[in-house]
Amino acid sequence: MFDSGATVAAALDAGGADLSEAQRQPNGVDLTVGAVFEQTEPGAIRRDGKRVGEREELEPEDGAYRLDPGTYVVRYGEPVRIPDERIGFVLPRSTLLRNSCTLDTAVWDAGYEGVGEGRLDVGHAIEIEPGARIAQLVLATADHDGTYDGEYQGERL
Ligand SMILES: O=c1ccn([C@H]2C[C@H](O)[C@@H](COP(=O)(O)OP(=O)(O)OP(=O)(O)O)O2)c(=O)[nH]1
Repeated sequence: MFDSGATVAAALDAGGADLSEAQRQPNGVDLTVGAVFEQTEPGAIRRDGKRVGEREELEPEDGAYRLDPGTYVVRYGEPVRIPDERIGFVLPRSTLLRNSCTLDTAVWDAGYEGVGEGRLDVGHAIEIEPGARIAQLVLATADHDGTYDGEYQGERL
């Protein structure tokens, strides 16, 4: 069972997000673009750990990120808080898909709090304004064992 948009908005409001009316959707909450990065150094996934590679933050030009085809990292503009008994999924706005671009996202664990990131895949040049809505967070009821306690907990709060 998925929560209504109002319930998702209440969870984000409780976590300190400052949501506009436009972000409140029937089935979830739209997330905006907080920052865009280009990775410059390799990261690592090891059996006993991980490292996120170095990246450079892009600067908007004339008020927008003007992105050529390629792979970027997007940081969302809102702190997200996943309540207990929930799992979160972030999906791209369909307009992104209609413009040959997408987001790749992972599971948002119960108990996670922070300003998260995802992979922005640009298949055709696009301009994206900072603060523009790019994705939608939905929450579904889920059983879980414990809550998120990894190194991204509390990131950028
Ligand atoms: O697309 C996503 C998906 C999740 N998260 C946040 C919420 C999630 O709870 C946290 C950790 O995600 P995950 O467990 O997939 O990361 P990991 O690489 O396995 O790290 P850890 O070892 O800390 O679990 O990152 C994002 O920022 N972006």
